[in-house]
Amino acid sequence: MVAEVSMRGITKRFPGVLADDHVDFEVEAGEIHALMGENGAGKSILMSQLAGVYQPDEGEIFIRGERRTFASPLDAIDAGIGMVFQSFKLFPSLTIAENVVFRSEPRKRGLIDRKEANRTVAEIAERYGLSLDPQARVDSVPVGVLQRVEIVKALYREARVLILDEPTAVLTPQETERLFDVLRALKADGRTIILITHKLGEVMAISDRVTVLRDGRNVAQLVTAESSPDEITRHMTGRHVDLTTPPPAHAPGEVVLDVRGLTVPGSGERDAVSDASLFVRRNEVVGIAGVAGNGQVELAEAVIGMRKTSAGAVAVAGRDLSAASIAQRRDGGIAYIPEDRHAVGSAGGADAIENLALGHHRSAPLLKRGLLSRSAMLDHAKRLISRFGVKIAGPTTRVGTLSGGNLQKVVVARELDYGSPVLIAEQPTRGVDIGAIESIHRELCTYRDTGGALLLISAELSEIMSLSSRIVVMFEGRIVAEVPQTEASEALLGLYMAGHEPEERHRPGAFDALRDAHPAAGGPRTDVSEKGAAR
Ligand SMILES: Nc1ncnc2c1ncn2[C@@H]1O[C@H](COP(=O)(O)OP(=O)(O)OP(=O)(O)O)[C@@H](O)[C@H]1O
Repeated sequence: MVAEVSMRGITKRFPGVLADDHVDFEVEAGEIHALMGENGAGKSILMSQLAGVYQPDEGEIFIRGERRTFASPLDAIDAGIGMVFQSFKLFPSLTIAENVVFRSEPRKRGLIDRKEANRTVAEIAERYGLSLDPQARVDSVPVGVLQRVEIVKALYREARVLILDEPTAVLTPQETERLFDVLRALKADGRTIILITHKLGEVMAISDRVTVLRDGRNVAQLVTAESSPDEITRHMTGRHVDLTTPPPAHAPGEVVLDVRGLTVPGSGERDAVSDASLFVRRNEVVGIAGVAGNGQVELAEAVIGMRKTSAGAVAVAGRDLSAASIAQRRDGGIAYIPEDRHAVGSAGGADAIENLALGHHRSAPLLKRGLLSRSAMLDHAKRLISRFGVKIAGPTTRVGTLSGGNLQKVVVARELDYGSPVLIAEQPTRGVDIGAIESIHRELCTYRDTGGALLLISAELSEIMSLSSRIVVMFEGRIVAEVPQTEASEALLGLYMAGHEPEERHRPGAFDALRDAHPAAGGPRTDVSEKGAAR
């Protein structure tokens, strides 16, 4: 049988980086094929060559036995290859249907036939269970729908092979289930799916075969049903990975982060966050669980000062930061790993030295006699790159060229290294490989055990449950339940996340006695906005 896709001897180099090193990669028609590997292993670049975004330096591509060269994505689309990237390429002010048919619009007497466009898009969506409204504007729909738009766009252009680059990284568990139903329907229709993902559970659940890349080379091709998560992990990392986290080394101490009655106005009538109160103590991890879009991100952004609040107070170690600027809050002891590592977390055009120095640049050792020391910055960058295993050509490499997971490591490394008493971490392991999840979890536990107070927000319930001693659940902008780790299960949290009434002992505020028993050590509250922040 002729393979649907056959890539042979593919080699792609960037300055200082061998992204793909003579890779052979084969996919059969009608299969769901998972492409796995550590951050920077060369997965996205390999698929970008199949999709015509990059051209190989060496090697050949065959589609159904025929040798093809793709000078651009249009050539790949002509050959039936469609790719859905990690960041979507849509026009926000156009409707879904207008985006889908862009540049291949159906026409009637020379004019764009909108009715036909809407009809065709609705029909494709319907056939594969991709629920969407063709006439909705793209800027009005959530991210899960945007992904469906990209899939419909590829199908409209008659893609026989659909490449999805970490499609579930931005989806809720429910949306992931729906996406998988769509993928199964596409497979039943004879289409071929290539799935880049870091999630082993998903690979085991949906793929027929797995190819593993390591350091730019194809190191394993496996039949999923005959393999195991452990075997795949060993091919990826060369070792056994243990995701169990050590229990806290110390009992929690005094309250460090104290949030009371925080209310954040929303864009519509409802507040994005309504009257939220929580606290995190020294040596403690508190998790926030919730379906995406229920106020978790807004709460975190309000605590760090990125969002305006209409009521409530934020204090760190007894100092009121409610009126403080972002910089004052950072200096006042809050470090922050943002969900959006591209727009908020890093400066893509700057190198790793500068990105890792951000925020460290106002004090020694990077600041010497009022001047930034380039050699201290370099040492600092080298130390963090090595400690966190960031795969990067060198400290002077611009971080905009890093693979997704490696950029995440840069942000996590910088924020953890401040040694701030409070760390707010949003999706700290999103897009990072399994070995890096293990090391980031270890680092977070070390932070906790060396006196840190960690507020963790994650779409991965398993991550929340393994790290947090208490879990706060948000629904429609409110904190609706508080569950101790010992009583948490995915089923129970799932119910509370869907708005079910909590049991009496899980009502919000059920743990307030702990807050009162361990008041902040900072003594009477001082207002940092008037006095200026001092470390
Ligand atoms: N435009 C570019 N310029 C320079 N180097 C690049 C560029 N694009 C990618 N690279 C490098 O090529 C290597 C492979 O990157 P690729 O994006 O394929 O990794 P990946 O396996 O998809 O990783 P992740 O799981 O983190 O997304 C990385 O070391 C990356 O830094």
